[in-house]
Amino acid sequence: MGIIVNYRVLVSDPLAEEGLTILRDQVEVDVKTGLTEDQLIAIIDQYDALLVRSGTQVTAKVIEAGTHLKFIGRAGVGVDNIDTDAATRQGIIVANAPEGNTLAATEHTVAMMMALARNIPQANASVKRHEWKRSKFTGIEVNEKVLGVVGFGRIGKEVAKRAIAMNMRIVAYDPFISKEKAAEIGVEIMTMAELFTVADFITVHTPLMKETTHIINDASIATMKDGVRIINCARGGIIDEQALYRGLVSGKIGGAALDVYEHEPPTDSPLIELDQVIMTPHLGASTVEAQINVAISVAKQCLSVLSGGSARSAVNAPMIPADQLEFVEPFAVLAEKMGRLLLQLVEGRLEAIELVYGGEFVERNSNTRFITRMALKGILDRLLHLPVNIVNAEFVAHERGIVVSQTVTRESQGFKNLITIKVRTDLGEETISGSVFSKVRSRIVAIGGYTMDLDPTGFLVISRHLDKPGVIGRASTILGHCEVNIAGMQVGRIRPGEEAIMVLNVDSEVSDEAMDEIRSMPGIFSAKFAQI
Ligand SMILES: NC(=O)C1=CN([C@@H]2O[C@H](COP(=O)(O)OP(=O)(O)OC[C@H]3O[C@@H](n4cnc5c(N)ncnc54)[C@H](O)[C@@H]3O)[C@@H](O)[C@H]2O)C=CC1
Ligand SMILES: O=C(O)C(=O)COP(=O)(O)O
Repeated sequence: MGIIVNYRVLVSDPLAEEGLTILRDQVEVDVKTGLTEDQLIAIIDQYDALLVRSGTQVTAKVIEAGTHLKFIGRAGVGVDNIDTDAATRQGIIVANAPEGNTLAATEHTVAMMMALARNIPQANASVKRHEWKRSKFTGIEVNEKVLGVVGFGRIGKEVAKRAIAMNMRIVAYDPFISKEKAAEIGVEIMTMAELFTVADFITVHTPLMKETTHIINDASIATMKDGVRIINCARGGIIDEQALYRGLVSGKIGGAALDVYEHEPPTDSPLIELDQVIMTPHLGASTVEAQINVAISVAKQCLSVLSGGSARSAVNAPMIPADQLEFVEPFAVLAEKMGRLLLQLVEGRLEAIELVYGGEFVERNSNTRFITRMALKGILDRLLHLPVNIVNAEFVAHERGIVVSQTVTRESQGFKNLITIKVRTDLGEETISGSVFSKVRSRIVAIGGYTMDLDPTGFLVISRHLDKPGVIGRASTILGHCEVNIAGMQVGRIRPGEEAIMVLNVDSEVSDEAMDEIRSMPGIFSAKFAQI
């Protein structure tokens, strides 16, 4: 395959060779690991994409310095080391590789649980010190014990399945999982407070966010069973490490197995000194298989974005399920064109943009949010001196105080589908409706309430005038004098003799002078030149 323009990709954490090979086939790749924030800031503007694991802190400062960045890829799940808000603001797609390391993290969690139950790391270290202390390392069986799983997502569920095979009873807490779904694999959903009181082992598998920060703390530990064993192979910060330390020292907590820490590496953590704590250096995803999976996933997504496509696992852009893509795409193209035209028809400061999706959108349950973002892109792209795309379109509108709303309705005025976009400014409003008839035939079917059948491409002259003889002819004559060829004409009126609309498809740009001449004609209320 050939090179995609002259794109350059920076890989700032170790990435499996299989991913690098895919990238090197089409773009220039630099692998530079262990950079400080300042070092990264100094070079990031040379790159179009940045690929990381958990080792690189992609801060707002790094993102702001990355003026050419189009894509930030996370070869793994957690994006808590990436300032996604800053990336969104800048229109940079952030994507992760959510499935590739699920089983690696699952197996590590199960290994940690077994190591905790049987004191394997401590016993191993003892034997290597030439000791033979069998009774000191007597463990417990996991058979018939209760495992509490907090966060029943990809990893939580796989851990549960394996623990069920070891005859454990599984209870789980996850506000976004139904009791029925969990029951299908024999797991009981309960509140987190209940879970803490019944579990012999607790394992956390949530992302780190405000709601999950320090969910294991002094107060929750006090409610747990004496001797409870706690595992964290998700994110440092879900457990309050100070509280964990206190619980371990007091004997309330029987042991802890940690793969992740509030600060990595946890060099200054007092937990290091405790025998009953097992620690691994963030190894959950570190298997040969997982690293190949995640590297290939981000490499492919990176190339897709750089060549103008989308990212399969974007975390800051709406994703269209593959089975809806074919349906949604022509609407997205039409909506962007309608947006572009609308902006050229209105005067004043944008206040509100209203989208109404009529007809088959109701049944198709289609991704209208994606279409809305494309309409916003069409409206805002030319207005602002910054790139607007499906990542930041809503954000940019919101930041500028433009109220965006969208509704889906059955009503579609006889069309199979109908998108209507109304733009309101401080000086007035304009409405355009469009419809997709087939994959290759989309039309603007109304402007400002006047029906038409307009091919939304090329150059247009749109005027509002008094419906009386001679007006259209004189406008055409002015264009003819300027060597502008008229390729198509649409006229519409509500009542004879009153205001009417004329839309001309023309073959070339119309000069400001010619437009001024048309505007000054008697009977013309307004005339605009637009390019879609
Ligand atoms: N140690 C390591 O190397 C690895 C760590 N991870 C971490 O493991 C965690 C889980 O990863 P996945 O299972 O792939 O993610 P996931 O997104 O499939 O699952 C997370 C689950 O947490 C649930 N959740 C969200 N808010 C919650 C709350 N307030 N209380 C309880 N549950 C809540 C979600 O509903 C979801 O089901 C992530 O933090 C990820 O970064 C993942 C892979 C490797
Ligand atoms: O995927 C995740 O969330 C992980 O924590 C894995 O981190 P890593 O890619 O090994 O630095």
